[in-house]
Amino acid sequence: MSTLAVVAIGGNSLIRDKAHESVEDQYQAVCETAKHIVGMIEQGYEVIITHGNGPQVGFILRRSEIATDVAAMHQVPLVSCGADTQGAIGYQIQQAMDNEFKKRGLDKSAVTIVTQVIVSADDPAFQKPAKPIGSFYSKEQTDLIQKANPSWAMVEDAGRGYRRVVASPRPQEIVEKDVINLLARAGYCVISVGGGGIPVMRREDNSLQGVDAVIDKDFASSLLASDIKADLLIISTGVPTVYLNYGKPNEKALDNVSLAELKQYMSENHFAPGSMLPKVQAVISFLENGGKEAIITNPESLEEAIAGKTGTHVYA
Ligand SMILES: Nc1ncnc2c1ncn2[C@@H]1O[C@H](COP(=O)(O)OP(=O)(O)O)[C@@H](O)[C@H]1O
Ligand SMILES: NC(=O)OP(=O)(O)O
Repeated sequence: MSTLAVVAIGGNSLIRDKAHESVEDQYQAVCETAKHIVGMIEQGYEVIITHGNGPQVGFILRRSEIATDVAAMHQVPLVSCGADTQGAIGYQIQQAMDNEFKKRGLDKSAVTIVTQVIVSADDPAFQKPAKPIGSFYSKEQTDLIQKANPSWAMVEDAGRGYRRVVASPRPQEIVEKDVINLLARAGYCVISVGGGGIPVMRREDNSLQGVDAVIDKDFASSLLASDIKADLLIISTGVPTVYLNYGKPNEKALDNVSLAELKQYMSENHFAPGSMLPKVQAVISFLENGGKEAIITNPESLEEAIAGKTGTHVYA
């Protein structure tokens, strides 16, 4: 029986740097990532791909705000910006995967599922925006932006600059989880839970209603992996491994760690909120809910990581 892996691709990992933020540049990064995921599939893995949207959802929101200012166009609600990213990024991943399958003569196909994720109206995250989205700004730019947009909440993001933050409630239930599981078990490469899923709330009559927020895709990917009893959760991001003392002279890469060790390092504040911390929390949650192994690495290291040669491996 093949191993079922949920591979969560970071939104930032699809944008190499400030000079490569265009849709075409992102497609190149998607194609590069797709090659490595197909490499995993060639080694016998079934893969469900999830993806982030932090930079992309912020770009769409900003474009909409500017269009509202200069052309009196209606603003796109944040929930719709998130839904847009599922289509745009899902399309790129689906096409890149299918092209790569054809190139290698594999009889496989990819399919993207628009995914809604239920959140709670009482989630305290609605009162405390914490999810970084969009571009990175210098301190000087941030001071000017805050003057022009006093309602924006902004934070410093893991030593990379300042970013706008929005509410990020915890995912409670993935509405389309059964169909995702069904298609994955039938051999399709399913792309789902894009941008952490489109945040929705359940009304009293059981109908669904969208809500303005951005769910953390690592938490949503972990929930999906637990729900469908995936064998492996892989978080593919901008670094080959997780580090202790990240960015300091005594930085140390983590290769194999136990769940208990990871929790200890987390309590010692080794992982930055808004970037590495949610990934570590997502891994802990997966392993505490029946998962056996999780890996954090970057796209180019995926094949080496599943062979145990790199990446941070965490075991229950
Ligand atoms: N302890 C740590 N070890 C490794 N990377 C860290 C650590 N703390 C913060 N980071 C930063 O977190 C980034 C991953 O978070 P982020 O870019 O937000 O994720 P995503 O790829 O999901 O968009 C890394 O590229 C790195 O810059
Ligand atoms: N939605 C989300 O978590 O996106 P990133 O992974 O890009 O931050």
